[in-house]
Amino acid sequence: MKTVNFQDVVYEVQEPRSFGSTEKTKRQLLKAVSGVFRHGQLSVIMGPSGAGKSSLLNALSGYRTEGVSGNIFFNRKSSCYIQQEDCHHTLLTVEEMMTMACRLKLKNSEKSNEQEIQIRETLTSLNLLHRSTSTASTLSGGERKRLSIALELVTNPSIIFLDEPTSGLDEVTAASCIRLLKELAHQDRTIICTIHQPSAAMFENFDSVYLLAKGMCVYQGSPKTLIPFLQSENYICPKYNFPADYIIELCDLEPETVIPHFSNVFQNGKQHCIPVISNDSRDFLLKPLINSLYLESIKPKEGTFVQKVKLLSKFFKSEYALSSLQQFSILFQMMMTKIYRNRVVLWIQFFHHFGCGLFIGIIFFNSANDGSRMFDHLKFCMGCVFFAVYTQIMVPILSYPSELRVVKKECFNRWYGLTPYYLALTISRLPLQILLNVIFSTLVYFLAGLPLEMWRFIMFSLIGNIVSIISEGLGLAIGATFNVTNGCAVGPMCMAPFLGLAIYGFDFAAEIPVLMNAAMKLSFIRGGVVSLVLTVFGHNRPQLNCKDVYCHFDDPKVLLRYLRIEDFSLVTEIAYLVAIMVIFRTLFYLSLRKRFYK
Ligand SMILES: Nc1ncnc2c1ncn2[C@@H]1O[C@H](COP(=O)(O)OP(=O)(O)OP(=O)(O)O)[C@@H](O)[C@H]1O
Repeated sequence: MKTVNFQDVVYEVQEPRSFGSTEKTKRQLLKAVSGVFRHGQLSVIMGPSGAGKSSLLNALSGYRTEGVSGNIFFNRKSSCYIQQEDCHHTLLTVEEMMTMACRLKLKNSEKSNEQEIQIRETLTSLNLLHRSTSTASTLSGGERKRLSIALELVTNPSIIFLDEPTSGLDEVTAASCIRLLKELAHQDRTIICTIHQPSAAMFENFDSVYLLAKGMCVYQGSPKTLIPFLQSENYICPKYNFPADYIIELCDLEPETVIPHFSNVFQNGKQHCIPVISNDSRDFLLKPLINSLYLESIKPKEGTFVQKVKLLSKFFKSEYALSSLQQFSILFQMMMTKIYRNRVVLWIQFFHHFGCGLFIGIIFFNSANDGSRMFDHLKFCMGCVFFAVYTQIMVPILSYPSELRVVKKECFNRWYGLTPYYLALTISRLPLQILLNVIFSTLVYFLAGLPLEMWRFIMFSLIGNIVSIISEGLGLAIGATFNVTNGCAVGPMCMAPFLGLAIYGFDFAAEIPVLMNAAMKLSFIRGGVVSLVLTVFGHNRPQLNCKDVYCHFDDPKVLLRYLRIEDFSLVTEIAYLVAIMVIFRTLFYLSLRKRFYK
């Protein structure tokens, strides 16, 4: 099924009735359109801005499924979707990205000679070989577009959807991009693209044109038959006017009459224009396009045995070329390479942890054994926890939304599944995070003069790491749900209650009501502070020094009693922190799922 057939496709969205209103109205972006995009042809979906071109492409490719109804027939497994925006891993070179695409999308995942030859051939045919050692961030707009095509071509897909492939390109580069697509289409592929307004040079290169206006099909057929068709409808395209512009202008100027009339002529896409050569003059024929009996026959009726088997096979058959473990291994390597390559960020993170560790360590220098500075001990524990929280939460909120676009594209085009990606992301970030936290913990622990006991230091670092992983999980969940602008507001908003509950009532712990105590349990920051205080002052910590006549808190147990945590178990507190970590990480995963599969 290399041809894309679609019948009565409706795409409906719900919109608020007015700004801020909770009442919703339905709006049809596609109004039961039908059509066919044939294999071996370069087809273009055209129309004025807001006509529904991207909506149709999204609905056909499966990129949007919510609100889409109707029949769409093609082999989705051999298709790919290239978005308007060219999102690439900016820290990998062209060759590395091609290798990664080959390893993930082709069955023999080891980099063999054959793969190398294939990569070179694809890059040569797309005129990218001379840029193979450049990173995506240094490519021009046209090169980035060609890279997007090259990355999908490694599996030789028979159907390629492209949204506005020429947007942002100058006229010469755009025309060469269309010529390239035509060449690819003629190599036994179906290529469907949307273009807002093609130039005359581009228009000639399309094999088939599908014109949309207000979500309806107003023309379908060869570009050559557009003028004769308009003539037959008594619309004479002026001699120096470009016919595609002319019909778009007509739809714009007389939308109430022209759009329903043309849509009616083409039965909203069930008919198409084909050229007929007669007596040396070109003419056209309007022919029905879709054999509805054929469509009926290939669509299993609901509830039939065939449909049930098809549904069942979905659960057992992997959509991907590699197993989840192989996908994980390739993604993990790629993520580690990216972390290692991001030298500037590595140095910033190192100086941040080293600098803050030194700073906090100097502030509390040699104070850990002073029995008269009870509040300083508490502030020290809070400072260490707040450092871990704030360091980790904002980075993913700011950086993750841009990565998400690349991942969404790759997941949609079946490079890998969400679960291997999620695991690779989670695990690849750990080594650096742990190393940086250990640097910070070492500095503050020893500069503050805490007891030289191995287990106490390990617990101190462990709690810092757990709090840091929890905060990162929360940051990732926010980054995966909101864009940067909203995330920057949501992040601090989420933190404020956790922070408030963390510092509340340490000086009047005995009077805190039970309900408030329960609410405070929800704050992982408080959990972190309590665990750290238990680590520092609990577990038979020897008596602190007292330079004054009397120090009320020179016995560490007194401090624990004063804070009402003398009966708390460190193991239970850590178990509780781990549970919160799992909750945030699960929220992150669910947010990714919702984003990718909506
Ligand atoms: N999720 C949505 N909710 C509400 N309206 C939407 C949504 N997506 C698209 N629209 C609206 O549907 C109409 C068609 O949008 P679409 O992006 O398909 O148009 P287009 O023909 O590709 O336009 P352009 O050439 O300007 O990109 C527009 O009016 C757009 O505002």
